[in-house]
Amino acid sequence: MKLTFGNMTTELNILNIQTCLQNSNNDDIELDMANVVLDVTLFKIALCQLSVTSEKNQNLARADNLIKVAAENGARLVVLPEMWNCPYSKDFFAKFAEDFDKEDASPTFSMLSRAAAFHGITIVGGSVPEWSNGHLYNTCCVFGADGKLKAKHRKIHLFDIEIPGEISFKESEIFAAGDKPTIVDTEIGRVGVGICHDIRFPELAMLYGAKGAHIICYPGAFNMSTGELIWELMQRIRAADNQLFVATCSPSRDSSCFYPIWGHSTLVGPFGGITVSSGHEETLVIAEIDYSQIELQRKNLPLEKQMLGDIYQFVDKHNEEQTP
Ligand SMILES: NC(=O)CCC(=O)C(=O)O
Repeated sequence: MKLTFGNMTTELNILNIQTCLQNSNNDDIELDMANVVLDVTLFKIALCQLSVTSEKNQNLARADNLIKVAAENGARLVVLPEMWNCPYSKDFFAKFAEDFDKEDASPTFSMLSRAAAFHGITIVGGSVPEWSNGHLYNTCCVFGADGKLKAKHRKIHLFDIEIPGEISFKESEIFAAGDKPTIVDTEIGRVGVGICHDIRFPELAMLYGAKGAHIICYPGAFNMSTGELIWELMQRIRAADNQLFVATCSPSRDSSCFYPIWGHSTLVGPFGGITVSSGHEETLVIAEIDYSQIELQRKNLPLEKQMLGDIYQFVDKHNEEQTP
């Protein structure tokens, strides 16, 4: 296992999150603005590109250890991959699923919560199969630095693909789809969450951008057929269009399994440039995020002001439905 480092500096900037979020409209999503103080605009993020086995305990131990190494290397935000406690296979999803409402009976939930509190870091907990009310979801839990669950994102766009002779996979045959965007205030800023195939839908990223997200995290497990062509491209365009950071985290590749994974966990900055990206092997990627880059990019190129709402309009359906 190796460590991959992006550019590093050590300066710390202080900013009150309330000033930079004044203009965002969050009626539909419960964000407790009163209690959020963003005390860093410069911090380290860690992307844990884990190798996943068919032994759940082994996967949990590996993740626990990589989170520890990340924290010891100064990471304040740790992101895990899509399906990191369970092989990405229909044969395993139901068997490995846990019910997060029964926290004590959920080893995955307990480990992430304990690790976040112990190290005092924010964890975007990748995704794992979740049982809830008789349905199976592909779910990402976000934990705050106090170890408390801050948000739960259920994959909205299930991955159904059929490329004859290449790949056939239908998540919708086993998972139920989530029905909500997820944007959450954490110690390291406002985070939008999507899971893998969710990245293909620009409207979700636009929604997060419009609601003041600093960063969108996409745990993902792209495949070999589409990964090379589109994975990096989509991360860069989501970041550049919305002028924010995009972080992705994938499991590492096991070429012998039914669904070999593309890998390439990446951090992209608000200019659309890649800060750091991994290969496909197991690795811990550590890089620095500097939110002043968001401000700079928006000042230099004020896309929001240049947008022509009378010619085309972005409709926030979720907000409309929630507004009485
Ligand atoms: N796990 C996924 O959602 C994979 C998405 C993917 O590979 C794609 O091409 O989209």
